[in-house]
Amino acid sequence: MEIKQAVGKGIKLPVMEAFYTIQGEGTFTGHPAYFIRLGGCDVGCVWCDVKESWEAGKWPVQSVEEIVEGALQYPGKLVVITGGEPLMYDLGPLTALLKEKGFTINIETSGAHPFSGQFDWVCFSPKKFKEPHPSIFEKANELKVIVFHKSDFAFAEKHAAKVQPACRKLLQPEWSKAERYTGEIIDYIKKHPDWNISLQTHKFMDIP
Ligand SMILES: C[S@@+](CC[C@H](N)C(=O)[O-])C[C@H]1O[C@@H](n2cnc3c(N)ncnc32)[C@H](O)[C@@H]1O
Ligand SMILES: Nc1nc2[nH]cc(C(=O)O)c2c(=O)[nH]1
Ligand code: SF4
Ligand SMILES: [Mg+2]
Repeated sequence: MEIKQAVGKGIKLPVMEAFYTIQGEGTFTGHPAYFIRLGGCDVGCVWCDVKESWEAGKWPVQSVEEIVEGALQYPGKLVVITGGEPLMYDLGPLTALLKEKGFTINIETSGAHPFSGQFDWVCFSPKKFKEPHPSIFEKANELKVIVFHKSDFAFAEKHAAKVQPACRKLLQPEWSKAERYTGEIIDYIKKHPDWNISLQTHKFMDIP
């Protein structure tokens, strides 16, 4: 089968990098996890910390079997699929094989493309730069809004109104604006205790 067709079916995927580290953000902060970073993103966040991921064609295409083989090299049983924007691809085949091998599977997504795959935990981080696809709202277990501007508090509430009641609500300072906004985030959460803070702890630890 031609590579393009295989990628279209999610049997092969462009992989920018894959690494075993500690989940630095969100509800699973502190858990060891194997990260699979798929190449390609069309959302275009001005503050994205992995802009080199955006161009899908730059990255080698691997079969889902090869990708899962990488995950099997480590003792951890948690896999995080990220990118780039992983939902640009059909994640059905990759997640089915990971499940067959006994992994817990989390995803980091902007929700800008139709939902696919089977996940144990969905981190939905909506962006002003591209509207979420409606399929994400019932799937999100965690809403993680990046605070880069004061308008992001209202943006966070707008999306919180659309997710399921049990969805966890997190505010995470944009890395370069953390000094500017962390104090405001703390004040906001103390006044609105249904929100929690998420920090990019891997950057403090200087790990991938
Ligand atoms: C690089 S993105 C990849 C997954 C997906 N495209 C997304 O945006 O959710 C992984 C996580 O990092 C967050 N992120 C990206 N750049 C950031 C930055 N400069 N400061 C804080 N969080 C950032 C995103 O919002 C997302 O939650
Ligand atoms: N340690 C670590 N934790 C993370 N959580 C989400 C990340 C991502 O880029 O998706 C990430 C990452 O790149 N590294
Ligand atoms: S959606 Fe994610 S990968 Fe894409 S530009 Fe935004 S933060 Fe970066
Ligand atoms: Mg990251």
